[in-house]
Amino acid sequence: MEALDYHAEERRKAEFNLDEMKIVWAGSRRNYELSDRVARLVASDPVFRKDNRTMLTRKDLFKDTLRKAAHAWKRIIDLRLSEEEANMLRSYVDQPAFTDLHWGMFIPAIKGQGTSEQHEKWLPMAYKMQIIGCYAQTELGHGSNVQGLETTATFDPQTDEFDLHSPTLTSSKWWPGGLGKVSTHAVVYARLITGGQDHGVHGFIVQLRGLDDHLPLPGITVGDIGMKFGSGAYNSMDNGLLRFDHVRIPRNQMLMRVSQVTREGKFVQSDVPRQLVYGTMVYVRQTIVSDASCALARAVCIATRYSAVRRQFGSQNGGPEIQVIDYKTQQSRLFPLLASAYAFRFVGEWLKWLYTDVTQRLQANDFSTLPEAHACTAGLKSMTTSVTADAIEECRKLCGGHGYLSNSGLPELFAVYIPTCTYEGDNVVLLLQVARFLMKTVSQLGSGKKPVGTTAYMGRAEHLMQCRCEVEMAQDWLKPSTILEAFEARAVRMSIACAKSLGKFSNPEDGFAELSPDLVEVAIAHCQLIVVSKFLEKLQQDIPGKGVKRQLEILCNVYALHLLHKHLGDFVATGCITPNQGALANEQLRLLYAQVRPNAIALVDAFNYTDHYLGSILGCYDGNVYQKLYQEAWKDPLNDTVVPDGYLEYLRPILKQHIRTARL
Ligand SMILES: CCCCC/C=C/C(=O)SCCNC(=O)CCNC(=O)[C@H](O)C(C)(C)COP(=O)(O)OP(=O)(O)OC[C@H]1O[C@@H](n2cnc3c(N)ncnc32)[C@H](O)[C@@H]1OP(=O)(O)O
Ligand SMILES: Cc1cc2nc3c(=O)[nH]c(=O)nc-3n(C[C@H](O)[C@H](O)[C@H](O)COP(=O)(O)OP(=O)(O)OC[C@H]3O[C@@H](n4cnc5c(N)ncnc54)[C@H](O)[C@@H]3O)c2cc1C
Repeated sequence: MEALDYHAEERRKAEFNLDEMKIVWAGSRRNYELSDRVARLVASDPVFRKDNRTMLTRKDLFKDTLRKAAHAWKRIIDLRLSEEEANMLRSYVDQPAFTDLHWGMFIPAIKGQGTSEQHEKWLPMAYKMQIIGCYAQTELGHGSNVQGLETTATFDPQTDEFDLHSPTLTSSKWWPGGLGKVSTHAVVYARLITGGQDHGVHGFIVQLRGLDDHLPLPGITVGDIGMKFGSGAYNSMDNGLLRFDHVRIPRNQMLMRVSQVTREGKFVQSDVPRQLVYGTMVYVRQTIVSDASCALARAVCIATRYSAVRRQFGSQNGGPEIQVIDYKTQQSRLFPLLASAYAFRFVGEWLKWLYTDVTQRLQANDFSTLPEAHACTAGLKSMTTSVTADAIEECRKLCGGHGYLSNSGLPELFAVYIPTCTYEGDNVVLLLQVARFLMKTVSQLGSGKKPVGTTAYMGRAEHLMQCRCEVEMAQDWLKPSTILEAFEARAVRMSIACAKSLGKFSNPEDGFAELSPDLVEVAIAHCQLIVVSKFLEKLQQDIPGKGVKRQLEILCNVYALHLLHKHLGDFVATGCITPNQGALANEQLRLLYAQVRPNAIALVDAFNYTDHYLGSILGCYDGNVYQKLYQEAWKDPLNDTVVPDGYLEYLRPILKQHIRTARL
């Protein structure tokens, strides 16, 4: 018997080749096949079940995380999975764990900042997980301001060692994931002191726990920092605290690619820019952009599928009510998020390319594209995570009351996701970095230095400052060059206006601080332009499959025009478009929503998420929502007994008292 599919009719409406769209989403046929195989492997393995984890106590949740990590490692070894497949497997397990930091930060820090001798010594042990590491940078009193870290690493030429010390309470390391209970080692960021001189913050490999008994080594105090936001969620991670009481490590455990300390204690700064000490953060910020598209796609998939099942109002002659997805307000809230998921996917692909390119250049001692890579990773990390965090909450609201149930998957997704707006750099702090980069670019415009890469449009500032948008009818907004020019003109005009305002301050730093809210807006306008332009570039590629390119064009237009509608004030105030052209953009947007509607379910099917990974009754593939919600309710421990525990002690006396007073 064929399985029931409540979305069958919706799926029949699709106007494009779903299999080809799945390949576009995955990036290539190979990626699609790999990820599909690994996702199914995880979904079919009972150890990776996750439907009960919000009910677990912190200790049980943590133990469950250790069990899953150990099982994942066994599967990786037994099946001889490649590094790429292993990463996929860990992400489909979908439970934050110490392994995220070991593979995602500890190893990249050693690779990026270590010398070849250090690679040879540490990486083989780390790859085999004979040692497990974390990234210990943030302190109780210092996170965003890395240069303000207090932990010291003082070189002792007599013993050829560094003495690591936490001089104050605020210097205690605080937050590193995997540190609390698991890591045997850490890359610790500390102020390097030689001969009484402070050389700023550098990375050091430090052993924290014994490899036989897992006990903290002498001089080390280490533990977990406590429960975090939400039930389940990020509480599977042992974010930790760490203090050093004059802990000694050999000199060769300072990561020495960027700077070195000689046997005599001489500090040597190589030609490599000191910012490479921040290189691991650049790497992780780049991965966070792709992850944003995944998290957003998950939330949108749940809200779209549920919106097609849910019906409210409008029943004619006892017929069915209207599917809520047919309400224009539902579409105007949901479809821009669907379009954003695709937009972030493509900008994530591009950012990965940019990162690979800058890494190759760095290896050849070409540091010219580092500022651009920093600005792009910082800005896009900030922009995509802020949008995604808000979007998950919007998707919860799009699912009405049932969205608030834990088994909708949305509360936990939200709780796990929101710290991305803070970790790897607070989003506002990162946008201010982008703004600095933009102001510097504007200040160099007259110098003959041609802006390149994502700021190349500033080289056309003269034209963009005075160009006029030629839109006369709604459909004129479908022209890629019209959209691109409007976004470029808005970004350049906002940048130059801010630069002019900055020029009025005698002290530039005072000006930057005073105008920082405006500068953040400038950075956002620039980042939105990048996303729009990369989506348009994607559409220049050969995209096979019936109707696939057409759907992507529609989504690209939805993405751009919804931003234009949302930030109409910027576009009109800078004179890039007239209020009437703004109204025409909105008119076109409504027409586009109508084109997305029949394809909505297939567009979320293209994400190819298993029900296991989605973890949502509202988003399940077959759409059999009500029966599943009903069955699930009975599994709640409160329903184990008909009369609740506590009835005799607390409820009955009140009820009896009520009867007595009623009799009086
Ligand atoms: C696996 C996933 C799980 C993730 C779990 C979470 C992990 C974490 O959260 S780890 C900790 C992350 N911490 C942060 O992200 C801290 C954020 N703060 C910073 O990155 C920095 O403190 C700063 C960039 C905000 C400021 O650094 P500072 O040294 O004070 O620099 P200036 O603002 O004075 O800039 C000087 C110069 O350097 C350029 N620059 C800054 N960062 C980078 C970089 N990463 N790469 C390249 N260049 C960088 C900056 O643009 C300035 O350039 P110029 O203007 O040309 O001088
Ligand atoms: C779940 C989670 C996991 C983490 N994992 C790790 C880890 O593995 N390793 C690690 O080392 N760290 C980790 N961190 C720490 C994280 O990197 C920091 O919390 C983050 O960098 C933000 O720094 P902060 O906490 O000091 O925020 P603060 O800088 O104190 O931010 C507080 C407020 O001040 C504002 N602010 C700060 N500076 C400025 C400024 N210059 N201009 C304008 N506004 C400003 C911010 O916008 C924010 O609103 C983790 C954090 C979390 C939440």
